[in-house]
Amino acid sequence: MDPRQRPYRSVLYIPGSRDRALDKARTLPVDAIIFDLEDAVAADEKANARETLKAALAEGGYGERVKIVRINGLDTEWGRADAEAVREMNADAVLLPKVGSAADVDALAAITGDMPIWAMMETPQGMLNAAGIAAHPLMAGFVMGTNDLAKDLQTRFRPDRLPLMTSLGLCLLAAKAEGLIIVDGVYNAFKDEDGLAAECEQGRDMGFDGKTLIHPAQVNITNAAFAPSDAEIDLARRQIAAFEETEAQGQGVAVVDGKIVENLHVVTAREILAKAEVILALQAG
Ligand SMILES: CC(C)(COP(=O)(O)OP(=O)(O)OC[C@H]1O[C@@H](n2cnc3c(N)ncnc32)[C@H](O)[C@@H]1OP(=O)(O)O)[C@@H](O)C(=O)NCCC(=O)NCCSC(=O)C[C@H](O)C(=O)O
Ligand SMILES: [Mg+2]
Repeated sequence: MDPRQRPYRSVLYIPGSRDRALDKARTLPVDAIIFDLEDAVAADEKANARETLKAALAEGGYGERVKIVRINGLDTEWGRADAEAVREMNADAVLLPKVGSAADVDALAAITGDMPIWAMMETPQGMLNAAGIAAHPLMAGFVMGTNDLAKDLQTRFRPDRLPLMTSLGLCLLAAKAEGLIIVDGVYNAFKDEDGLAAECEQGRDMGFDGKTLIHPAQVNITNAAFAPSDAEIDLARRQIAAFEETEAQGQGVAVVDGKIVENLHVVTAREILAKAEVILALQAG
């Protein structure tokens, strides 16, 4: 599948040390998995987690799900060994936490070679250097680390996420300018379905490709929020049809539901239909 066409609606973190969760993920309808060696793994479990994860990935069974391994930072005692191990794992990409600048990405690439790299965007320095990080030739995607960000910015939690808006916006601009995938941060209250749905809706409106998750109970809500809705698909079809008809008459602007439709709207409409088709194909297995 063309990597740009692939959906990233739901991106589930799995602690690399948890056998049951590693197994369960093989059956969950997620688009991508972040196999975590960093924050979800206790310090005295780090070395075991690396081996457990290596074995799980070698065993396989994750199907079409994108497999991303989050290593510990290269400034920690585990980072270098993680990065060397990832090279040998059956993974699609490596995720570097707390990226501050493009130089951090260079340091990882010196170990992992040409493996695609994703960046955790979760520090004030990372926000200020987002454009340079996004432009790195091996950079494939951004993951918002809203917990670390809130910690460093000393913000309070608000349902409208106003204190994080500048950071989210900077990362979205940088990612979109370079054509990267960008997924939103986690929603910590994993039993609060309404809160999750509202945050998904906000992230989708802002232009995120999907959201990172911490628990299987969050998957269906997120998949639904980041997939084109039936109403969006219907509108896209009508916009394309109306525009083609208008074009055939030598005009450049159609009107659908009282709103103008120009060539640029048709581009979006086609993207919506293409995304819906890819999701259907994935669901069909
Ligand atoms: C939050 C949890 C600790 C809850 O775990 P648990 O009490 O086991 O939940 P349940 O009993 O409800 O689990 C039901 C079954 O689901 C499986 N499970 C649970 N979580 C996952 C998962 N993430 N992936 C796959 N499967 C999962 C359980 O094994 C049960 O299965 P079974 O027994 O077969 O029925 C736990 O959910 C958890 O550890 N979640 C991940 C936490 C995590 O990864 N944190 C780090 C990432 S978030 C982060 O770092 C953000 C970022 O850096 C930032 O700064 O913001
Ligand atoms: Mg973090």
